[in-house]
Amino acid sequence: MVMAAAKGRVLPLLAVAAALAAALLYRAPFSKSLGGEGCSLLPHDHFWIASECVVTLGRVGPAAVEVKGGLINAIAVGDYRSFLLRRPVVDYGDAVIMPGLIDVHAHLDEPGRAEWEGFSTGTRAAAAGGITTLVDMPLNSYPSTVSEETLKLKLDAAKDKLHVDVGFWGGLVPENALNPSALESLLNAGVLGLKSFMCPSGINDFPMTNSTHIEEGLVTLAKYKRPLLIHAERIPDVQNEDGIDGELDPKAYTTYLKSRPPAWEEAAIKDLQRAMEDTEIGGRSEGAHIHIVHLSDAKTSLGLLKDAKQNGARVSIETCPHYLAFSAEEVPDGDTRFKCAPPIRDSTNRDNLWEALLDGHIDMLSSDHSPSAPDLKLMEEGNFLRAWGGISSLQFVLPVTWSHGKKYGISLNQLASWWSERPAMLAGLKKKGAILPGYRADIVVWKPEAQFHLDDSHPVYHKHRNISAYLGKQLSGKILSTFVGGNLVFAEDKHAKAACGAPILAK
Ligand SMILES: NC(=O)NC(NC(N)=O)C(=O)[O-]
Ligand SMILES: [Zn+2]
Ligand SMILES: [Zn+2]
Repeated sequence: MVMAAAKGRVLPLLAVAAALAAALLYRAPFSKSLGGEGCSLLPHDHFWIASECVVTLGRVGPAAVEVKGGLINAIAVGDYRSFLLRRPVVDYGDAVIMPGLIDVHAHLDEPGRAEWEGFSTGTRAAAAGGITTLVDMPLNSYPSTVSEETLKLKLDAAKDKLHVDVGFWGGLVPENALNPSALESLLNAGVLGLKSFMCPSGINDFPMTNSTHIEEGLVTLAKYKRPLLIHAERIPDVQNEDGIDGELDPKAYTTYLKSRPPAWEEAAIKDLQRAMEDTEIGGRSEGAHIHIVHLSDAKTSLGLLKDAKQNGARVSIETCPHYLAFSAEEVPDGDTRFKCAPPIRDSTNRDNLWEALLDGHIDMLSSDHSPSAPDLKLMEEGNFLRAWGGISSLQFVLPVTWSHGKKYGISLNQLASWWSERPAMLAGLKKKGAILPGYRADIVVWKPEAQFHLDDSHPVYHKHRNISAYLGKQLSGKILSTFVGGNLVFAEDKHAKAACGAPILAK
């Protein structure tokens, strides 16, 4: 028997059972069956994948991973070649085999704004980018996911469209924040946690919360041990000289920067002081967890969060590839593809974000993929103050993180921690985020040194390619194969026919 492999060398079934001793074997306790017809580009539900560079068990090196019934069944580390002689294997040579990425912050905008993105396009882009699980934000779809009923609408809209696994955050908004039974019904319906904004979200049916809403919401979340994700920007009560003067040119990026200074992030985090203390041992919402999304200010805001962590608050921090890849100095005036909130700041700030990530003060990465219909980006007019804020990046986050992280000396283990292990912990995904026996076989195979130019001919699966700030960039890190639950969902620039990703609901 020979395996019809998508990529990489195919080993024939021959020879002796050899060298078992050279490979250490870890076995899983159970297995589960695969999805249906057309779910995988590989016609097997029991196979091995192997390479010289597998990120597993806290190390990087030669290993083979046995996938059976959608799960990782066993891992053979060491000299896998002789061990695998009798087994069907896709040998990826020197490519990296890593846990699939878990993107805890993506806006898929369906139902209601499918012209912005959508479950089908968004999850195809995710699969092409090595993301095997994403968690959808409760806003930008219509209606927003703020109740059991609106979560049901999400699930209906997602049916048969998911190419990767998708969980859902619910919204903490003034309407439900002070009403524990409303929050409990949303949490009982299966959202993985809640998300709130401390400034206007730009979406009418997703109003901002104040610190009282947040403190009260956390008490309910504590019972469920699920996190509250917070967009931490707040318009300070008194705008200082950083505030924007009406005469400034709206096409200049510096104008946008001045309109949303680091003081907004600082003001929000100061406002969260009591909420953060409440999460400490013995606090009013002990067991709850505050997660600060898309941190941009690597100075005072980061300092305040570090202090809170040190004092025992249950707080985690995410930043996004665009804050690590770009700097304000290089954003062209009028190029609203780069508009996001909080803004991309200067290059010193970018370096400080990298340092905080490398030192472990920033815990993880997410895309904050937040597209819109292209006309809302006002690309011709180039008005930074009026354009929709949000970066389109879902498909590119792994090569972007790698291409820019290389000069800061990042390791594959760090990548796996920021993009898989820590996000899995945040979202409460117990058997995801690592290549370990018994875990769901969610895996990305990629070539770190393979360079590509993101030009017009490069396949992009986002709904709208032209609004992405990464177009035209040279990147390294090409995704070869993406497995979700043992299904080969993407390989050689092709997707599996059927969309067999699973919706994830908390129990
Ligand atoms: N309504 C949004 O999608 N907002 C998003 N916009 C950004 N980040 O520019 C966000 O996550 O805050
Ligand atoms: Zn946000
Ligand atoms: Zn967002």
